[in-house]
Amino acid sequence: MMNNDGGPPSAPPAIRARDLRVVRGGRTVLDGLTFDVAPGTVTGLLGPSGCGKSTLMRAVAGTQAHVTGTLDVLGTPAGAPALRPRVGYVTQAPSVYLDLSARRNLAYFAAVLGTPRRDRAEQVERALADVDLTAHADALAGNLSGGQLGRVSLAVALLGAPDLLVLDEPTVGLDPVLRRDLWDLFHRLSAERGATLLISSHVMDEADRCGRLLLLRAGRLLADDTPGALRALTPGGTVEDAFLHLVDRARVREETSA
Ligand SMILES: Nc1ncnc2c1ncn2[C@@H]1O[C@H](COP(=O)(O)OP(=O)(O)OP(=O)(O)O)[C@@H](O)[C@H]1O
Repeated sequence: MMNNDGGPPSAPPAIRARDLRVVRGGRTVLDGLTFDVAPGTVTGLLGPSGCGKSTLMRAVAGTQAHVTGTLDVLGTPAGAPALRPRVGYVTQAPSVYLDLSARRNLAYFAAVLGTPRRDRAEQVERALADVDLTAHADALAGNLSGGQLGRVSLAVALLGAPDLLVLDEPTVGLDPVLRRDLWDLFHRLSAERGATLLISSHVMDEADRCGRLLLLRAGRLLADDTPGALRALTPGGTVEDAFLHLVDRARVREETSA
């Protein structure tokens, strides 16, 4: 693939969705999504509770059933076994063993991921340092705070230095300092390691921390743009105002086509 300026080949999208649909319990919860996520970017997936953010993330991570249309991840159909070590996925519920320390959890998951034994300790220590948990590495996970537990899950996803990180509301319930530190980490992962991050949130005030935004409402994509372009849509100049404006516009369209 050549750039328009005839430069070097451009990288394929990290995520490529075309007419993506998901049916859950007989209901269409994602309804014909088409978008690309460029490699090495930090993309926010924003929308109200129940709009389909987690479902889209599950589809990208390859754990969602009844997905139709096209969904390619790192150039391969989502869910392909070859993607397993290349995609880190953190769900809203921390999925670590509460009766093991953070360090032992990481060592266990590194083994499950197939990390060669000689590389495991180094990867575990790096992941602990990335999420700033080295000081609590030997405490039982069950004795950690909710925010610390969330960071252990994030550290598990960072093992093996994945190319794509899919993070479902990673900053929910965290204090402002921790939230800022995590966003700094997300940007470091993208800038220094070239990772692509897809991060969901239902709070619009995190929008400006993303390079690009996907706004979702009731299973449909309302916008795929930069925070700046969205803020320019309304006099209020916030992403929240833009979201409300786009919701109203979509409603008018739905009513006139009904
Ligand atoms: N098994 C199911 N059967 C029917 N509907 C379902 C099922 N699971 C989820 N849904 C519906 O799918 C929609 C999307 O759910 P999803 O969890 O993806 O939303 P979300 O945007 O991540 O919400 P939140 O921000 O609250 O986590 C919701 O309306 C939900 O009620």
